[in-house]
Amino acid sequence: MTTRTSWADMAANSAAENVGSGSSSASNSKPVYVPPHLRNRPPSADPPAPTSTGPASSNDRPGQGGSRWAAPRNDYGNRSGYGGGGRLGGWGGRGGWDRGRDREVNPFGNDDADTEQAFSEQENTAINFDAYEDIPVETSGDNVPPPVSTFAEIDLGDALNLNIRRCKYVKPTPVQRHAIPIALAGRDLMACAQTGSGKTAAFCFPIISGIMRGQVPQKPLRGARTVFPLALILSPTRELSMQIHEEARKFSYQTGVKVVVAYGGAPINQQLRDLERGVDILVATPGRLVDLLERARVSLQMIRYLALDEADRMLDMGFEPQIRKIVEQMDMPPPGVRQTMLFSATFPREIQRLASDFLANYIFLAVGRVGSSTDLIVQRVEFVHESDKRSHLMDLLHAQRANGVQGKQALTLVFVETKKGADSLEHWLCMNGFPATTIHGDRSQQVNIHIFIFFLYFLMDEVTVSPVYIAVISPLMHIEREQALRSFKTGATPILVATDVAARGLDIPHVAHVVNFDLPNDIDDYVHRIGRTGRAGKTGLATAFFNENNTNMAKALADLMQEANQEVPAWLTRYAARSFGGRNRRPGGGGGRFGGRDFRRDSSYNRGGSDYYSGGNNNSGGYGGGYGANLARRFLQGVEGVEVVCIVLVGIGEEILTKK
Ligand SMILES: Nc1ncnc2c1ncn2[C@@H]1O[C@H](COP(=O)(O)OP(=O)(O)OP(=O)(O)O)[C@@H](O)[C@H]1O
Repeated sequence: MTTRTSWADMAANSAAENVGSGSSSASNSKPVYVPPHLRNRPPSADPPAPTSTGPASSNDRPGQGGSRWAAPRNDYGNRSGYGGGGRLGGWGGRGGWDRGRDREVNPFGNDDADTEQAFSEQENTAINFDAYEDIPVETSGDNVPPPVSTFAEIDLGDALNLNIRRCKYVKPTPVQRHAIPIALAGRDLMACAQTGSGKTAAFCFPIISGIMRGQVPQKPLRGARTVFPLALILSPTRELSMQIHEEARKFSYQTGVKVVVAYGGAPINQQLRDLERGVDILVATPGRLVDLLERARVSLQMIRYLALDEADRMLDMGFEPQIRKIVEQMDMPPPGVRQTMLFSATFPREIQRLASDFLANYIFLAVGRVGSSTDLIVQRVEFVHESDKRSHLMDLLHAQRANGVQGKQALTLVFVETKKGADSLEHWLCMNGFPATTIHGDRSQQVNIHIFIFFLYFLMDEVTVSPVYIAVISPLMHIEREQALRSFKTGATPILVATDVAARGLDIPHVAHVVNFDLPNDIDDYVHRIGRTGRAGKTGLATAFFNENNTNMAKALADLMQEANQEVPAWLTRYAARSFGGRNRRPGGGGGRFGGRDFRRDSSYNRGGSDYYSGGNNNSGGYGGGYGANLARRFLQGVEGVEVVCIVLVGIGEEILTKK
């Protein structure tokens, strides 16, 4: 039995299986290909009603080759399963998936019922667009398409427009106004916009719309179980991947475009099954994707759209080798053939330089200054000695309680440096009457013990026990973090103690207060952390505890606060004046942190300079000493020997077990 994979696979397989077949056959149980724009149409005898009569461009990127719309797809015109010919071209209407078996679950339903019940409805209608009105926007690059003011000006298609309305998005945010037309014109893009300003939709809409109107690509000859997604969205954490997946599912509901997510820390088998059911857009974390590629379960050969969310993080030391492997060393089409979009709220210039390897003739877009925080967030910094931090936090929480700012409508997110610190603070808060939960990078101590037990079984070659054990434990590890997040979102535990794993991208409504109990060592991490509040036009509060251990952050913090029109305490200004800038000043700065935007405008770039990297532009191994040292420091930070060993061993174990 052949298992169906992506829509593209289905097209090719269907062609092979149905040659000469002009009509749907009830007896033929094999699924037939339905192109995305037709998948939601009820069977119909209507004649084709294309929206465009122009020939389809061979490069079917949106906006290229004349017509915006792909012409009717001749390659499947004779295939069965179109409802007697159906409509070709144009956009799909409503209705379930026209696939006869795989029902599309309504993502607007009560999949997040707890949250929906816990909070009042109008999340997005309350967006304060005035807050964004005077935000400076910079674009650079050749022939930048003009921005739009409304969604109606952008022809995204009926089904997607309906989903935008279902999401209660009334008008585009500034990054959407600029980025969507650029992406729809088929251009590569490096976009920097403040936290909570709607970047997810800015890259999802053009991808979904592009796939909906694209041609059906021919499946390459590969193993029957290999799937060929058309778009790849990479993000650094599983929580963020899951969130992007949820959002993308809403945006693509009843468009016929199928979105699948794959992330590490969860059993791979379910994800393999999801992939086998078909995938147009794959949302993934890099590690799990590399695994899938090495198993030849995913091929990137047909990727037309590549989006990197939190792109600077993805190209930072932790992920860069994996990203290079995925983008440059597998079968992904090169820049210029695929369309590449990079998004983040922060984009250090040295990372911009690295990122430019992945782009072709790209447009740089900065909404607000690169790396700035939004002034919707009130930032406070308090001098708190290490030993006083807990009592100070308690004072803050008591004050919140006294002011009635607590509970489900006002969640508090507390960032600490280590996993151990997170567990211990959570325990202490609970003991003191503040229900808290925790989320951090790896497994809890408790789960580590299970992992060791598993390996004892494994080393003893208890092959019958170890797979069972991993089958039980692996989902538990995964569920633990998910449950913590859910419990926080619903307000069951209105305080979440987190490490940097929760710093980026997570969109949790009602986070009213972010406390940097331990300040991070990098100002960009601070920007992302505080960005968990003050999202989508809402205001928020961020409090940081500062002491002698954070002097290297003083200058960057004071600059950032000043730029966001925040009150900078006199003592912080004094610390800032004394500090050397340290690791928070970007190497090769030339004008300071906020001086540069598009790095191509730097004189050093135009001279072909190598002020950041000794190895030049295309050499990922060529970091200069200062940056390399910084990367090494960040890598070692948070490493807890036992856990790292465990994680590696579990990876190997799962690998061996799956191959057995
Ligand atoms: N046009 C819009 N109208 C109303 N709400 C919107 C609009 N676009 C996005 N949102 C909402 O704004 C919130 C923030 O969006 P999103 O998570 O995409 O921000 P982001 O820029 O990616 O943030 P971060 O930098 O933290 O990742 C989400 O709840 C999203 O649903």
